[in-house]
Amino acid sequence: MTILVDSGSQFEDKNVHSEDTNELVLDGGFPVPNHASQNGFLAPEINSFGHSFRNYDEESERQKGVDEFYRLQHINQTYDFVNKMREEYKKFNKAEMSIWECCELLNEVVDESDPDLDEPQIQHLLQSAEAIRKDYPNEDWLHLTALIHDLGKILLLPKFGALPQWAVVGDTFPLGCAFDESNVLHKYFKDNLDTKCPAYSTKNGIYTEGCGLDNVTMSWGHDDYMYWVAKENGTTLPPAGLFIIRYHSFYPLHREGAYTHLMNEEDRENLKWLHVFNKYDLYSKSKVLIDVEEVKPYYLSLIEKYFPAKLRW
Ligand SMILES: O[C@H]1[C@H](O)[C@@H](O)[C@H](O)[C@@H](O)[C@H]1O
Ligand SMILES: [Fe+2]
Ligand SMILES: [Fe+2]
Repeated sequence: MTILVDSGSQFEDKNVHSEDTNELVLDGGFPVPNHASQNGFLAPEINSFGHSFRNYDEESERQKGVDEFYRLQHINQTYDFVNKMREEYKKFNKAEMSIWECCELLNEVVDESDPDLDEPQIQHLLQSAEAIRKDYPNEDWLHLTALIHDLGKILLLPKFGALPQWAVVGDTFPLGCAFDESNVLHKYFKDNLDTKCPAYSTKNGIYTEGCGLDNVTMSWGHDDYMYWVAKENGTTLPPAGLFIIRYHSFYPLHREGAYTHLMNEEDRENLKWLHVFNKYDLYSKSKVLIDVEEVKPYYLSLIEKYFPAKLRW
């Protein structure tokens, strides 16, 4: 699958000169996709429900649920709430299991915040990993990052606290500073208690310009949780992989360019990979399902390379 979207992005197709090799082409030191498999896949313009991707204004039954999801998320995600969640989940006392066992658990999970997908999440993991693998065959860490980026959604399951959907999925945003207008369904922040706190209501809030995203408290959910799990268990994934896991739902930043004043140099480097990743995360969502057993051996070999056999969750 070759995904050609977002013109204006620096990772555009025009930079690719290699037609029949399996090599990555370096453009200014940054790898651009391998289009050897001229399958010519263009990012679809519509999702499997017949709407454009990430359309939060659609008048449909499904969108009503998504709207209600964001109403609850925007009211309930507060600075205090996130700190409580971090404290609880950094105990890593819920389970011991391998990455693959966790992938299988995601078979049980459906994400109510997502207007583009209603397949079991394991399909989404494999669809995005297989799509990125095709275009970046040599970046095995990126394939594995795609496979695990949404594993944190297990927080929805009873064993992991049965958190409500608003505390697990959906786009993420910083707490402790003003909610940027580019957040989807921004209107629902008006009932968030943090808006009553003057210290949290300015552009920088409790942060300083360029402080680095590492120092920013993001809304709680599957991204931050999985980042901490990977780190705690000593993954050898490169920093860009961890960055992707942690910020892939931060659409206000990576799609809208908001909150960039909080980034530091390292964030800006890592963001390039997040831009690459995002296309596959979003546009690979489809009704064409992947044969799990067929691709399993490849992913097991990557898991073995970058993670211990059992992790604490
Ligand atoms: O609805 C989706 C879904 O929950 C994704 O997993 C998350 O990464 C996106 O940001 C969100 O918009
Ligand atoms: Fe996600
Ligand atoms: Fe995803």
